[in-house]
Amino acid sequence: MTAGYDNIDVEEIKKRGIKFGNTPGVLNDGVADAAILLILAASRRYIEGRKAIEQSLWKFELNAQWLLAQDINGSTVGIVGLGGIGLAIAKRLKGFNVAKFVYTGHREKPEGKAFGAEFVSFDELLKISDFVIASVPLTKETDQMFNAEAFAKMKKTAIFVNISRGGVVNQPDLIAALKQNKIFAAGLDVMTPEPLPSDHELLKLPNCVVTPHIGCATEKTRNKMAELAANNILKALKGEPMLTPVVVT
Ligand SMILES: O=C(O)C(=O)CO
Repeated sequence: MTAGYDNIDVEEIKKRGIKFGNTPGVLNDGVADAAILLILAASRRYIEGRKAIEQSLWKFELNAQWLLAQDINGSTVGIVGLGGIGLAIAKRLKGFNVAKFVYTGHREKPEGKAFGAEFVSFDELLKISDFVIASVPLTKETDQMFNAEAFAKMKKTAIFVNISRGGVVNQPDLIAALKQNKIFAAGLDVMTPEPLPSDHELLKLPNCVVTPHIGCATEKTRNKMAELAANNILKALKGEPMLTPVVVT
């Protein structure tokens, strides 16, 4: 019952002749909704605002610059990995009047073109995007692709959102970028390690919103994932091809 299977030893599964299916697709909407939560909370400085109220520091009448946020409307959104989840996020953001969508990955995609998103290099995406959204699977290629070098290329006002896997980020580099205000904020549903220790540095950053890997944790989504997993098992037991196979034996 998972879309990403970076935690599964696929080679060993193949060696042992085990049939293995995952549950992609059915979680796209749930995860995209969670991405919107992070995008809004990080760009509107939710953590700082909440803390300010708790600490009686609500002071907007004193300073018109206080808690100024970054706009989604008119922005450029960069999606790293325009799969089903990336596209579902882009579709939602269209309703926020984003000015331009760009994406990067292995190759230009017809669905990207149909959506009106421009295919660019990773470097170009980092340079021009106001929102950088990671929705790539964790592979050898994407491992820690968001590192100090990448954060240095991003705008100082950029918001980084990770809805894929903690491993695509070099976390100490992200923490440094957030502390030094090299980027504006981050929203993370995934991190390293999971579960995150309660005293972790990420939780102390005013410009970082963290959710506990709840991307697909909605009633509808989990039911759809369970149904797909069960149907895969039934198919496999009958000796038929799984609906969403990863390892076919
Ligand atoms: O199924 C997965 O891969 C997830 O991470 C859901 O959030």
